[in-house]
Amino acid sequence: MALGERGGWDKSESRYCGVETDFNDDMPHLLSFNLSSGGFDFVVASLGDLGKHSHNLMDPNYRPSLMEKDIGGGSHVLPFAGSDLVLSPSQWSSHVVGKISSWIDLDSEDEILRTDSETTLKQEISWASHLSLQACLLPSPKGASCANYARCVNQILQSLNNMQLWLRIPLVKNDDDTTDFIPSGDSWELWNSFRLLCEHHSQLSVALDVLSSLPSANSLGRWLGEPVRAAIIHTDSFLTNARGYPCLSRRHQKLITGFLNHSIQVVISGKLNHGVPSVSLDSALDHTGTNVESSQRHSLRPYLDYIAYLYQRMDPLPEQERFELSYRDFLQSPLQGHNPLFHIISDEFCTIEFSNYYLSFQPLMDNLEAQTYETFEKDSVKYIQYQRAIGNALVDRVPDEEASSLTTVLMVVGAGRGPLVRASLQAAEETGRKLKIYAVEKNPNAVVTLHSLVRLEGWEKTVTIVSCDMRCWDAPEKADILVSELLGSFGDNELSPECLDGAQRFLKQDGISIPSSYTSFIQPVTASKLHNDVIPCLCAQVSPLEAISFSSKCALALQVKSHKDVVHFETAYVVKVHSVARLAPCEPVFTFTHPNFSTKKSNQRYKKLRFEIPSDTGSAMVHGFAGYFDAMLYKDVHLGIEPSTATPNMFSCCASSSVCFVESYFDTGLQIPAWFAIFFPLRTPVCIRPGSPLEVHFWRCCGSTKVWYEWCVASPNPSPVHNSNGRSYWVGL
Ligand SMILES: C[S@@+](CC[C@H](N)C(=O)[O-])C[C@H]1O[C@@H](n2cnc3c(N)ncnc32)[C@H](O)[C@@H]1O
Repeated sequence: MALGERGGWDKSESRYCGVETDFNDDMPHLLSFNLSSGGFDFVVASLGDLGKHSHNLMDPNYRPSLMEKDIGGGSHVLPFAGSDLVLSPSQWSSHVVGKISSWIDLDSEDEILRTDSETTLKQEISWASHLSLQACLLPSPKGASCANYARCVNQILQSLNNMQLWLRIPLVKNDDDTTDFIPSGDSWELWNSFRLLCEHHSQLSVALDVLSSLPSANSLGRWLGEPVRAAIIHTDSFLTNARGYPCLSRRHQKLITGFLNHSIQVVISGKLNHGVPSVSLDSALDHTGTNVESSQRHSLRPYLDYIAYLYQRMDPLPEQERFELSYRDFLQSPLQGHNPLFHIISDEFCTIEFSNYYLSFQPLMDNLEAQTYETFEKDSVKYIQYQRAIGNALVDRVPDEEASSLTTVLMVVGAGRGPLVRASLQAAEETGRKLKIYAVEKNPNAVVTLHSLVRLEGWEKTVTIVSCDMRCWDAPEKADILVSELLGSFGDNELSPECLDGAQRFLKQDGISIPSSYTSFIQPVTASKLHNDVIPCLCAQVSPLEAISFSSKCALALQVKSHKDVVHFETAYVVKVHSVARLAPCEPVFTFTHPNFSTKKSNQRYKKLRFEIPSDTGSAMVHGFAGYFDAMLYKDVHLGIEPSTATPNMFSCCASSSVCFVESYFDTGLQIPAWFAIFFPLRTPVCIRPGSPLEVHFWRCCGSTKVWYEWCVASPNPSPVHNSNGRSYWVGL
């Protein structure tokens, strides 16, 4: 039962808890005992450390080299005593993670051990694939040198089915205590070497062994951007509460709730260390035969109960976050051209990823659809901020004594279906100022709705609708206030500067632009999921069994080529970043100020940035940059998504439920939420170390028909300049 459903809870996201089991040669009993009696959702069961009488898995004393001697060599008979029939396909696939023999050492000096290890690894993975297991747990490398192990895993990955390989890595970072196993004292380095050798393969992920002592918070934070699938918590990492039951330290609690918040499954490992009543597997089996009594308690049940308690104690997600769940880490590509693709990938236990369409989204060249306007209009916080800014500007512009005689000319440029017109009228009413409004909009479809709104509200005397591109409108008079909202996630990336340059012709010399300025920001991030998902993905949480019903579609999906090509790595994506590690504070990139009547102005920009990671983080991988904006609307009224100053509760997307949204998404196409971050990927991720800053360069380039960004890393290792001449990603003028 999912953690959130225990005790009558119904959390919208499913989290599961597994148990690492000892050897048992009776798989049906092992499963029944741990699932029915123990209450666990899955077992992490040895594929190799099983006894002589194994029904279904392998003999632990088996070594390929001994076997060959016994039977005269040359035989390729696998050492299985049983069959795959002992469990149903859905039981194998939903409830068993295979544990590869822990004795294997593919980098041993001993050649026989090395070759036996390779043979065993390949046989066990092959058996696990045959059983359609969703994942296999690979033992930790035995030493820092793991090239041969990684080579074999990489070979396996080349032709693996959907199965994930979880490399077991102890969660250790101790600068003063280096070992042969981890010479740097930092187990992240071990993981990093291994995944680099395997070329960041998307089916290679991490299972972290959580021990009793934990590294610093910064160092732990790195893992949230890595593909961590499981956290294996050892029973000796638990403390004992006053009633003798297991509990975790505050730091461990924070870590585990952080993992649960990032869809990382928990696995309990070890023996009962606390004096609570229990029953052993053997006694349960003795009493009940094949049917284990659910009333009897599994020895590790108190640990599971504690994890379920931690999960249920987590604050429920705010409504807005719940709406945005299905957008988490879902890359939305603003590529040119329609290229519908459908692609489903089965992730391990509870995530199915629906990859959807490449949709053209050219904010200036194309016209937005009704649904997109509706999305904008749900963001009440945005309009409240605009109303405040407009109100303040009106009061500054018109003194109280002239309020009833002076009419302010206000132009909403890019009026859409009219919400900023409404905000302006409300600001005028609130401040007692008189207004004359021009609503300028280039989308003829939105203009239809504008006309109907004006009629419906009886605004005919105050509001004039102009169906025109603001860059070429010949205005009958000049404006006191120019109101616009042409901002993208990176501020200027929807060409607000170019549009407002055109519109300021009809702003008085002392006129006010709302917004008055905006700035983009970036920060380096570890984001292995985003880096792997170069085509748009939409994640939906489903149960293990639902996951299985998708398996045929998954097979189909695998035929769809992953678009890890230059074009896709030179594109910036709108994304609700979630499973990322933010490695350093944001730095400002480009600022635009309006109006700008200078004759020498240019919208080209160039910025060199330096980022330092905190010294206790350890080394980290930079997969790209998360980008944000902050806009000054008027004086101190601002609007933005830069994390340290973000406007609270800005509504990014709308849907009455995530499931509902998935459907509407497929039916009607992409709604790009206005205020998610933007992600600039790096073609090749860059490893950074404390004390060695990351030097990054960003350019905003302007041509006669398009605007684009170029970016690169100059240090510690130069990357290519991405998106040269806007060859992959640009916004049309
Ligand atoms: C981000 S939407 C905002 C719409 C509306 N103000 C709102 O808050 O819902 C930007 C609007 O500006 C319009 N727009 C963009 N560039 C324009 C231009 N050069 N001239 C006129 N309208 C433009 C678009 O068609 C779109 O309706």
